[in-house]
Amino acid sequence: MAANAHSAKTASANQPQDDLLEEQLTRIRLSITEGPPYCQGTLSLPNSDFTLFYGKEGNAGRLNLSTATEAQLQQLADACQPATFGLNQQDVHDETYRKAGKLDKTDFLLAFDAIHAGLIDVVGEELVIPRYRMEETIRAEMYKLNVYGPGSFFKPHVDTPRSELQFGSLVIVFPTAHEGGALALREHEGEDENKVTKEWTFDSSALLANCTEPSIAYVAFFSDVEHEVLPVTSGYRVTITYNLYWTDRKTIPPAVSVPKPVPTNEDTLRTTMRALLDDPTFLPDGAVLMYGLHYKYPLDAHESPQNGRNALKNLTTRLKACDAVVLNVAQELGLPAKLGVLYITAEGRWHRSTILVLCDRVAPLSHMQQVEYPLWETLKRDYGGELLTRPLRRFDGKPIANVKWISTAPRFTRKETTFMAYGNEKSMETTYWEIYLRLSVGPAGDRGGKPRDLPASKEK
Ligand SMILES: O=C(O)CCC(=O)C(=O)O
Ligand SMILES: [Fe+2]
Repeated sequence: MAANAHSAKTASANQPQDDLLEEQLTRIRLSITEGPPYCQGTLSLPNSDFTLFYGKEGNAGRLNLSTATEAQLQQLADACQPATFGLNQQDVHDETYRKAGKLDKTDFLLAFDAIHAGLIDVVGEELVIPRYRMEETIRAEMYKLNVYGPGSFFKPHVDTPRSELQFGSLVIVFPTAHEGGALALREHEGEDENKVTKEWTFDSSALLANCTEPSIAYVAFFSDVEHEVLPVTSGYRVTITYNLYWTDRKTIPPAVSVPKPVPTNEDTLRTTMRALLDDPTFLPDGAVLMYGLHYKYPLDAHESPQNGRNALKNLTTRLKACDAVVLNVAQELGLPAKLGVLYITAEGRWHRSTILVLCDRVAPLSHMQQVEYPLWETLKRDYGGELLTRPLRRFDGKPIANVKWISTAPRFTRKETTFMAYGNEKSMETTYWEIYLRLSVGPAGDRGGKPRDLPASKEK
């Protein structure tokens, strides 16, 4: 593995220790429970909640979304504009990628309200946002009404984050007669021949067909998860989408302290980590443990150095699900923890040597006019970069962190993924990055202390 290349020479002599360490790191990895990145369900509502007013001034319509006839839905579809999506920072209308109608929120008024219906609280709990994050309440912002008529679909994409505070999307599907139009959610892990895809389906028409009372179906998912609306084969699938944000902490009154439940997955990881930290054979000299966050997080690439650093620090209060669990457990066990943006650069002839640099903020590389070679020097000098691997020729004499990877070490052959090109909106000002949690583990007997071979300056 690239990250361990510099220790390859001694690999055979240390085989038993290497095997033990690999087994110990696997134990941590397996204790991190990655739940599904979404939640779904149905909610029955009073008849009056289904009333929708829509249209432009002087040409408005009204219907009830639980009893609407096909002719009424056709009228609603006709009042829509073609839905666009974001591609390489442009708003694009391309019916081979997205075929659907949309109404902006200035052009409709709906009686149903996700917040008053209690749906936002349910979503907060069901998406397994750990208990200690719930003090930060969720803000739901209605985004658009969409009509997917016969033959409509939206190919795989990842929603464009509207700000660093956005973490998810909520889709409400109304009980208008339709078939098809299921939402597929996918997570891809590994690359090339090792790629594994997990898939989940939110089949709103099947869910609604099972309801005896007039109901809506809902799905909420972390917005960095790839999703696709499969073709609607008949009828009209009418939806409202919401963007889900963390509210800015400063606006929240101090939380009343009440005992909160502890999820089992957090207990499992805590027990595993505590046992390993007590075990003198586990990293006897200490080390830096790197955990690649399971989810992606939007960060603005054009911040000033101070704001950029703060953005990364503030992100620690907004981690999703298992990522928050790992940070929380590390902090409880007294391990210094911080987030960094990982850059994988290459140098040497044929780019044979991979250099991993952990920066304290996003480096807006794609916007730089000129990047000084080698890139790792720029990252180190201007973006708080910490070298995690040794450059081939130049080396300033300081030791390099003894780095172990809880998640698989990153490789250079990263292909462009869907999230970089396709979004649901054109804006790419705030976009997703590879973020790692850097945990510092001190030597046996002093786990909160400094690993033996680390320069003091890194352990602040
Ligand atoms: O309608 C859905 O289920 C999802 C729509 C969607 O992905 C979007 O509007 O970005
Ligand atoms: Fe989407």
